[in-house]
Amino acid sequence: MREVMDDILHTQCDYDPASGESYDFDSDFNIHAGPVDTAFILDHLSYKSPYSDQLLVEELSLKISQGTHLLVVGNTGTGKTSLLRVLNRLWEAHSGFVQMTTCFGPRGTLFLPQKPYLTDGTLREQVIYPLKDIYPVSGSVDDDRIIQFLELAGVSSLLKRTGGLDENVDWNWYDVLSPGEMQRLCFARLFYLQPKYAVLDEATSALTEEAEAQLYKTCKQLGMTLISLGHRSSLEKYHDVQLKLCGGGRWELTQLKGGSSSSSSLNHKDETM
Ligand SMILES: Nc1ncnc2c1ncn2[C@@H]1O[C@H](COP(=O)(O)OP(=O)(O)OP(=O)(O)O)[C@@H](O)[C@H]1O
Repeated sequence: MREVMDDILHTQCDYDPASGESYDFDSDFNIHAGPVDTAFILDHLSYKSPYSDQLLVEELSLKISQGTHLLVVGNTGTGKTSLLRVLNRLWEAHSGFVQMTTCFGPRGTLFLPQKPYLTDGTLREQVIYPLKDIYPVSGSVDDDRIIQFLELAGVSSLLKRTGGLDENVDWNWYDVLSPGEMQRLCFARLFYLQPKYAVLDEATSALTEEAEAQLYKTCKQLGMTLISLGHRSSLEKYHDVQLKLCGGGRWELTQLKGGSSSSSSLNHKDETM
């Protein structure tokens, strides 16, 4: 696992944490040849699960550009999360072209998965994850930022429960936090890391629509371009374009703000095809 992660860092970010060199947080992660404002390019992409012959999506063409927020919807099992697996190369595409032109990580693309990932460390380590090893001296200079982002995410009460940012806790975070608190803590992490692109897979499913509104507002204020997967219609208002996976390989793209699907400049495939 470690070797694979090191390989990814070398090939995608040109950065070796073991080199002793400092990490340039302000550098542009876009070292590949794609356009600077594009994160993902999909061209006639078809994909399926590796254990099935049934295509989930056929011939999908789409570019995900900075500033255009994309919502991916569809019934259970239509392939929303699988699209992410193909985008981040966990699964091979069946055919067509897919390219991720930014790197994973801060200033690149970060994924908030359906099941929140928590470390077994301190509150600070939860928020700065996965930078602990890369940026071991986040220290007191970062305290104000971390506290501000915990507040914005609605989980500043955790400071009291833990006894402070750096107190070791004797509990398992998964056992004591509610699903909503876990999701909020992951947003505090997102606010801290401030990637260019945030991929949110049902990331607000355990929260109220009011809480969802606050978290989306903050993401946008921090300049993130959002790619959300979800079922709730309340999500539509935070996005510009909707990709609906219809099952059986079919899909639809719709402009959400003042446009219709068929007149869109985006590629559109007839549902009946
Ligand atoms: N690791 C896996 N191995 C085999 N099949 C898988 C795997 N992951 C997903 N699938 C199958 O691929 C199909 C698409 O799954 P996916 O998780 O993309 O659905 P989804 O649209 O995200 O659904 P939901 O709304 O429930 O999250 C499903 O039939 C699922 O059972």
